[in-house]
Amino acid sequence: MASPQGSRAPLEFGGPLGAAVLMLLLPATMFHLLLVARSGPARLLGPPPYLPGPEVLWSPQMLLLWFTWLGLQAALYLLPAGKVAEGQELKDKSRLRYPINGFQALVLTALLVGLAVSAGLPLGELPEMLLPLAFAATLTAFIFSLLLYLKALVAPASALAPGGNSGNPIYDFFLGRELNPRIWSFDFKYFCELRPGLIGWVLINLALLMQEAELRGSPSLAMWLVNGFQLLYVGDALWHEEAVLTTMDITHDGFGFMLAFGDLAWVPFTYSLQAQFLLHHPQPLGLPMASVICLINAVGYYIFRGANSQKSTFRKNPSDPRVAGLETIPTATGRQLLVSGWWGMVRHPNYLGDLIMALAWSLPCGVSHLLPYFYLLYFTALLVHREARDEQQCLRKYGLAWHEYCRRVPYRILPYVY
Ligand SMILES: NC(=O)C1=CN([C@@H]2O[C@H](COP(=O)(O)OP(=O)(O)OC[C@H]3O[C@@H](n4cnc5c(N)ncnc54)[C@H](OP(=O)(O)O)[C@@H]3O)[C@@H](O)[C@H]2O)C=CC1
Ligand SMILES: CC(C)CCC[C@@H](C)[C@H]1CC=C2C3=C(CC[C@@]21C)[C@@]1(C)CC[C@H](O)C[C@@H]1CC3
Repeated sequence: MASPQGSRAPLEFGGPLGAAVLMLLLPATMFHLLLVARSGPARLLGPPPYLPGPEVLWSPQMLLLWFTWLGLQAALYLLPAGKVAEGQELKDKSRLRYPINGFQALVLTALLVGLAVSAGLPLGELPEMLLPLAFAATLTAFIFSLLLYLKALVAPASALAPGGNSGNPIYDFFLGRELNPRIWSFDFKYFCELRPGLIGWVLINLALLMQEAELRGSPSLAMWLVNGFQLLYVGDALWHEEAVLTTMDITHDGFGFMLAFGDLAWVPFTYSLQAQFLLHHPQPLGLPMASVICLINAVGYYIFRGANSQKSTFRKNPSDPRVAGLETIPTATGRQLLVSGWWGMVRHPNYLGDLIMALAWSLPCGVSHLLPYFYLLYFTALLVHREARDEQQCLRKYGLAWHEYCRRVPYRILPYVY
């Protein structure tokens, strides 16, 4: 099968074998984390307390609940609220249009959940349903990826992603063949990237907080911090929803199992790990330590938001007074690269800020267990790998100018270290 570019893109993620291993390892890790978070010893590297049978994982009611959630988020996505933005230029020179109403979806979901809880919805019982819900999400991701793979068979070559079209079915199923699979104007990848998983994550966190309040009279300070920090992160992502249109997930990667599972299952059920841990392993946290942790999160957020906003302001309008004074390197494409400000400090200042926040999300869980630090470890690996992938793409795009940028800004994520 010919690659859409005429030549085959280099294989990533360890090729077909790596893809096959990841397809088994990722769901297994997610279920392992869900099981150990509620176990007494909560050992990240120990065996799970038990192996759940089909009667624990499979529940038609939970499948129905999961589809209701997806349906609600799809309905909110389709609401004609907010503006419509154009994506990056595609190979055929066209641009797709995307609704920018993610923040409205978050607020409306909060209102609906608030109403439902005041009408008696037992949200605090959600933590007991995480295993069958995660199973429903995983099953959905597998079936959905299969349908996307089949859909790509009839898609025109111009609709295919640069990677994910190697001709190996396992690899292509994992990476995803079609760049922007859509039915009419409904864009599946864009919808999944920001809505059901991210909003689901903060809803699970809230349910864990409510159950802690039921169990112990009130939520702990540690639980408040984890909920607050992660709500800020999700709210920020949805407030700046348009920025996702320039990420490699939207502009470069196809929509296959990696993103379908990542968006629908991995994000809500593993990113809520710290709150899951805290429900079953309450941690004492005094005000002085809580203040230090808040400061760490604030520093991380300041760097993350500062770097992301500086780049997007510059990309939208380089003569904007907020960025006009920054030093730049011209490239053969006509675009420029920032070489001072946040992007002159390291080549991925936004990753640095994100990692500092990840540390702040784990610290409220104390230092007695490694488990709540799983996100920090996984995220470091994800961002180091993502940085290397982005580097390759920038090298292809900008050639010599990128070499010059790397010479001027030698560190990738952490100044003087990496
Ligand atoms: N929580 C999570 O699980 C995840 C969070 N994230 C976060 O999402 C955000 C987006 O990340 P990501 O999509 O990886 O990429 P980035 O936002 O870092 O974008 C990389 C792109 O920025 C442009 N760029 C790079 N250097 C410069 C420069 N010096 N001047 C101007 N433009 C430059 C290039 O594109 P071009 O030149 O074409 O504009 C490059 O391809 C980050 O904050 C990241 O931390 C990401 C992944 C997972
Ligand atoms: C588990 C797999 C190996 C990889 C799955 C990756 C996905 C979980 C992530 C890929 C890129 C993501 C982005 C975000 C969430 C995680 C995924 C979907 C954000 C939406 C998080 C909030 C930021 O402000 C923007 C991010 C864009 C990329």
